[in-house]
Amino acid sequence: MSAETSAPRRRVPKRWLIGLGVLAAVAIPFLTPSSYIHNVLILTFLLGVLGSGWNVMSGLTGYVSLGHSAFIGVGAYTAGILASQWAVSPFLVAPLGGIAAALVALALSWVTRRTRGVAFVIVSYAMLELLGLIVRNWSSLTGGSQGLLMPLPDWDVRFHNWPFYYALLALLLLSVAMTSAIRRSKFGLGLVAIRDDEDKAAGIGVPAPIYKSLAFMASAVLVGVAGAIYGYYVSFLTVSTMFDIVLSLQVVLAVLLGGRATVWGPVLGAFIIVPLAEVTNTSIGGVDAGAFRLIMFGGLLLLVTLALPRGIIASVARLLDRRTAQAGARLASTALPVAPMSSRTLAPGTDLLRVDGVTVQFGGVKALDNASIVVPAGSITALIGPNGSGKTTLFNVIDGTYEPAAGDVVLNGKSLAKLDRTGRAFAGIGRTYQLPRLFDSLTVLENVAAVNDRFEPRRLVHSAVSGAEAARATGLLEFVGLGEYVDAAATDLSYGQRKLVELAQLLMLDPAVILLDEPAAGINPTLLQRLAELIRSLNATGRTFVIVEHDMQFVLALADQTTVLAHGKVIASGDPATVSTDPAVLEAYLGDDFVLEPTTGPRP
Ligand SMILES: Nc1ncnc2c1ncn2[C@@H]1O[C@H](COP(=O)(O)OP(=O)(O)OP(=O)(O)O)[C@@H](O)[C@H]1O
Repeated sequence: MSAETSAPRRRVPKRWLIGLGVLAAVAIPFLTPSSYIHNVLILTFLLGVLGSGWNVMSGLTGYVSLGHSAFIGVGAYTAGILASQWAVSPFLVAPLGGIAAALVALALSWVTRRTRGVAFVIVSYAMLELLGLIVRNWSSLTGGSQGLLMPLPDWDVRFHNWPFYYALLALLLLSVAMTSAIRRSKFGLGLVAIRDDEDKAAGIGVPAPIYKSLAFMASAVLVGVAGAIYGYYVSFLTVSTMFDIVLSLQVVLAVLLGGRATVWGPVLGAFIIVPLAEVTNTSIGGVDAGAFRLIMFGGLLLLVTLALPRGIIASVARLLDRRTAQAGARLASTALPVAPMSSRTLAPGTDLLRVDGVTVQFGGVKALDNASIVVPAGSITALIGPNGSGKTTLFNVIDGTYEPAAGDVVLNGKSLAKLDRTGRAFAGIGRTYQLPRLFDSLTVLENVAAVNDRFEPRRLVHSAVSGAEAARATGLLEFVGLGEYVDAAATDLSYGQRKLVELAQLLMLDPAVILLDEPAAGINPTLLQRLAELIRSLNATGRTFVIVEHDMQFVLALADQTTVLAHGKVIASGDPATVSTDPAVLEAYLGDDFVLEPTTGPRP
């Protein structure tokens, strides 16, 4: 997300460059009468619009589409059919082509709501084929394999192809403006979070199904309008030209070359790929021309993937980016700032979270076997047990990652059974992971600002990191000792620092219950001490914790109560001192020689 963020000093030449480029594009029809150049530019603008659309779905959101040219076909056929039935100019009905494409994209997002990775690539290609098949077979409406004739242009011949040229240029600028607006918005921040780690994003209040539907529609709407105009331009619609897999592949190459997830990458890529295709079209003839072009584009794709995996724009931006990484810097202050108050605290002692008789089975393994725990409001509960005893599985049941075969999770008197992960995050469940999961394309501040404590549509158009939210995220990072790192890339942090960012994310979410999965694992003694202080000071403001941990001295010194799991069953529950001398617990987990050290830190 930060790849294109440039210092204000560099913005001026960039704006000048863009202004000059736009001016040149507007002036070209007046400067050169060559219709060949106009036609090449029309195709370039079309690929630019298609690339910008693809970039929203595949670059920003991470859902790689191999069927994006289908939206060209949907737009073209919608406009073609409506224009001939209503006897109007295809320009007039072109927006309806955009709406039709957006509706197809909405259907795609619904069909693929549980489909990711390679499976999504295949489904997107299947969509292209399926739509082509429908158009080919619905001949009464589409002309089928005979094709569909568009009305002839009704303007003066002196204007050549200019209306197509300017309409597609305007759409290209609109596409760039839309991508730029999305990238700078809270919505765009959520899309990048989904791309980096969709499950984690769901757990911090990014409702992926809604975001994905909106992103898919945004990625198709202008492509559909461009398809309508392109269809009018070529004047005769056939399935093979309008639902063209080669165009779908070209757009992938163009965006990868220019810069995936950047605003101008698709435009730059289009300005490289279309002229290149034209040059090879005109200079290479004979029966092997097609094979040669295929080898050339395939080779280029390989070269881009190996040499410029980020694409030209992101690679150049990285070279120019003089910000020094802050990796290795020491933790900020040792004095602990005042812990932020929670808005969700309940009267201490009330049963805040209850897990009732939960069973989870993986094949022959019962990861949880009728397990129950009760977590009072304002308490710190230690959840301990041997490796494989079901602790993480219990967290996964509480946060909605796993659906249990039996049992229920009740928060504040209400069952969470019907809520998905995002619903549970909004209801008040927040968790960290054994291996911290951050959004690696985002900065530290963006990682915290990506959190939503509720869903509000108007928030989507807010700036990604701004106002009170940005101030709060910064304050929370200061609270966990990472105030110096707000602009650092998440990838530049150490393992322990990543854990602290996850804690800041949780505080941003402000859940009723904070589930920490092995917070002490792999972190140094100073950080461990700091973590214990953070947990204590947050607990003092009324926050409730459940902590899974193998460092017994650390967790039992913090805990008010302890639950012990073995083979998925709860074998003991009670205060740490009693549980740590329970013979069943000593035998199953702690060992006969275990001695609980007296608490050293001050209890609140
Ligand atoms: N997705 C899964 N598929 C199959 N088996 C699983 C899955 N998740 C957990 N298990 C199994 O369930 C059991 C409990 O695993 P879980 O990760 O909950 O244990 P744990 O107590 O958190 O262990 P550790 O202390 O090592 O983290 C283990 O036997 C594990 O192999």
